[in-house]
Amino acid sequence: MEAVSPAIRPALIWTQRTGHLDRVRLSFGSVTSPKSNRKRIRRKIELSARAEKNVSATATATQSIDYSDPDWKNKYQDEFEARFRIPHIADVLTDAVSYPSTFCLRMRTPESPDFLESYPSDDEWHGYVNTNDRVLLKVIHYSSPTSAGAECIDPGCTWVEQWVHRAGPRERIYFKPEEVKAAIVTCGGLCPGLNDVIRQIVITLEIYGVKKIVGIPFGYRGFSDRSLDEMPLSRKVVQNIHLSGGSLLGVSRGGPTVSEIVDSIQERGINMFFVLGGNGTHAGANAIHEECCKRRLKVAVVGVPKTIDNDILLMDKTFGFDTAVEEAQRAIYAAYIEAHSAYRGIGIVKLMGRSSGFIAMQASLASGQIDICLIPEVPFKLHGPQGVLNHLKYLLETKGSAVVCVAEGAGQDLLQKTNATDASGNTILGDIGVHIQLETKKFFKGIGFPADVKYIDPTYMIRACRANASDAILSTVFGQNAVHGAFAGYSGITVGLCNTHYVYVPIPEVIVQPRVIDPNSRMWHRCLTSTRQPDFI
Ligand SMILES: Nc1ncnc2c1ncn2[C@@H]1O[C@H](COP(=O)(O)OP(=O)(O)OP(=O)(O)O)[C@@H](O)[C@H]1O
Ligand SMILES: O=P(O)(O)OC[C@H]1O[C@](O)(CO)[C@@H](O)[C@@H]1O
Ligand SMILES: [Mg+2]
Repeated sequence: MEAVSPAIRPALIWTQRTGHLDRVRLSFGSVTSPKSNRKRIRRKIELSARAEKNVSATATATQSIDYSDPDWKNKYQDEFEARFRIPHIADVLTDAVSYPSTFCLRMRTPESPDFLESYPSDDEWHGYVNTNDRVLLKVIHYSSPTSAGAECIDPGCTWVEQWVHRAGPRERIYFKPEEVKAAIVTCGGLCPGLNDVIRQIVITLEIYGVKKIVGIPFGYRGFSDRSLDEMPLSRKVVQNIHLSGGSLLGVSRGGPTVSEIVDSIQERGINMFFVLGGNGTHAGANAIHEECCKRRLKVAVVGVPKTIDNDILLMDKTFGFDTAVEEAQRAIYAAYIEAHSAYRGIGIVKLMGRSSGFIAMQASLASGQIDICLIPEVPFKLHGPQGVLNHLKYLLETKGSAVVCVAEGAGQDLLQKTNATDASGNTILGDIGVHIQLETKKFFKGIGFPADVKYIDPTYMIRACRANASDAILSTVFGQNAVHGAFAGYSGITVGLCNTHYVYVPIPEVIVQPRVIDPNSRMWHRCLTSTRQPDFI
């Protein structure tokens, strides 16, 4: 328990806006404040939350919970349950029929007569996931909102259960394999593991008995560019694709409208659609799912979250991230050797992470060679007594060399805004790595203190890598679960890893905004403990 009495402590109220928790500092008379006061506070939270951009309707609804209602916890849990209900094709196509699954754990050869003539229905076959199985999302019971990284729903940090749906093969399926035409697309930037996911989707579809599987080339663009043919896929085609990085299908940003994509899906007769990509791709996938519902099409749209930056809400980890952290070690090591071997050497490494500093933080922790880690979530100054440059001078004086790791989205307030966007509408960031390099050189020259500055940007070398073992496993399981989800009839969902378990979640819940590092979290504190860097503000 905290030593400070809640009666006199300014309470920290956590507003669950978007899956990431935001702190609102409010002075309570006491945590058990009078009803009117609590109402005023609640209203304040609602208003501040609604004023924020990107607040989802569902998240906003959470704000309206009345904590003075003795039943608020049950209501919150019910609301959470409703939010995380996974959409199903039977929601719209009420006459959708289910069949016993053709996926079985006891393997048989595809030519087996009972597979061809009828669907297996052996009661002895177990290993299916019950449709009502759930995974608990949060497992720490914080006893105080001031506990490091605390995620509390109410001022008292009441234990509230938040359940999401367990992924895996269901006993009944909503598609006959011989009637399926499955398509796979990879969008956005490259990421280690894409080929592993493609491969596993194809292999799992074939196990269900699907024969028509195609790849859409170069992201969503492949739906509109008539010069691009869909690529027939089979186990034979994908057998070895995971041995190299990149995407067999190619990737792109931008492309046709949602309505054009759905027209093309209809024309091609696609009824299972696997979409591999980040936030943007998932926003597209959800819009495609909604358009299919509007047109009453029996199409299962299932996402697989691909983001090397690891910035998808609720997910423990997305594939490619581990590989990126591992590969970043080589750049950091080179920067360290250069800096250490030079007279007053400074090594600067820029790593990916446009909104979140997960790669920079984890790579810094893993290497143990970083003196300064800079991430988008934590503002910093370069100049002045508290600035990064002054600390670099101190490091050169005391230990002779220094290594800086900076995430690409860090310190954007220090750079001139370009107002430029890429084909998908993402803001093109200023180059913070180059900026720090130039400012560092200028600073040391200005004070007549020689320093040898070396700058490394390994971005595309990292992104093009083949997945490491841990990402290969993650990609493989995601690929399998995506197929199980589609056959079970879910649509508008994505697969993921939450609290070490594999899950299905409705897409809107994970794309409201990028997942970011909580500067009050234990992990960021651990990173600071490792680098021993001060605040640069
Ligand atoms: N809100 C949206 N609605 C429909 N489609 C979208 C939306 N946002 C992005 N897209 C489409 O999704 C595709 C990928 O988007 P984007 O380039 O932002 O990559 P991403 O999926 O976020 O991956 P990465 O992590 O590599 O940035 C593009 O073809 C883009 O046109
Ligand atoms: O150069 P591209 O392909 O636009 O991609 C750059 C972006 O892609 C990412 O690697 C995510 O895929 C970001 O970290 C980076 O901002
Ligand atoms: Mg994106």
